[in-house]
Amino acid sequence: MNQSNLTISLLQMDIEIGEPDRNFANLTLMLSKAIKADPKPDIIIFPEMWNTGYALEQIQQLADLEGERTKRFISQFCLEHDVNIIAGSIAEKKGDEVLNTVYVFNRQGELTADYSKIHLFRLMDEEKFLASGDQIGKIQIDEIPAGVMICYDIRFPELARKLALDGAKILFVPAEWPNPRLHHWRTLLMARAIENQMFVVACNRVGISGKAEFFGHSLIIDPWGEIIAEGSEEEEILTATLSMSDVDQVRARIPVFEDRRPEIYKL
Ligand SMILES: O=C(O)CCC(=O)C(=O)O
Repeated sequence: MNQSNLTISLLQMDIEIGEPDRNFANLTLMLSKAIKADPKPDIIIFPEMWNTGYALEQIQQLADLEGERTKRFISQFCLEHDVNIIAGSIAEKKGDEVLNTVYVFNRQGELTADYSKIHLFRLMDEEKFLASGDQIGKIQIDEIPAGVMICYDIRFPELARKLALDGAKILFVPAEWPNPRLHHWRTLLMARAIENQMFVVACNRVGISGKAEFFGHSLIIDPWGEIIAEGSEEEEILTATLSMSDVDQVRARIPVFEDRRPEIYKL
């Protein structure tokens, strides 16, 4: 493990609405391909709600109970293949509620963090069927401080800034971001990278679900705001290696964090 370089693979997958078994099968196939890449990934990330898609009317029945199925499967895979996984997000049933939750597993197959989407997206009726999280997604991957936000969360710069102030050098974003807002997707992700001088790794899905079309265009953006890799509009695995020293170099070049004046704007 070389902590100055991190290789990341994004599974830009199609998701079948309301079909967890088929989605698990597809994910298993994509994972088995991703792990064979050269260089081998240090981290693999999936899109948002990859187990059920937005089957919100049936989400109480379909959601993974306490995430047990997902946790068992991902933990075993991480341990077997010595890899970290940011397990997309899934529909997770907890008591009477369903949350949109990301699990983070380390190379030993241990669950090191979870994060449930804070900002529910009303255009897709999320708030009618899902409960929101109330903790920020502060994580560590191979001892590198990082953060997680889910899809609509990227419209809230305060959340990304809080994660950056808490030390995050990479922001991971699982998403199901549909047409026609490609322009918002790319611009918001680039802005989060530039303003916080951190890597942004955003994994979107592809395919059609009801009236929604998902365009892929998963992105890996460096702390200067340059796109290192961008997905097509088809199912694919996108891989890139991040040079972690880029974060310190950009922060030294334009010292945004030293020049902030929070006492004036109180954010
Ligand atoms: O903010 C957007 O335009 C898309 C958000 C979204 O699709 C989601 O959060 O699931």
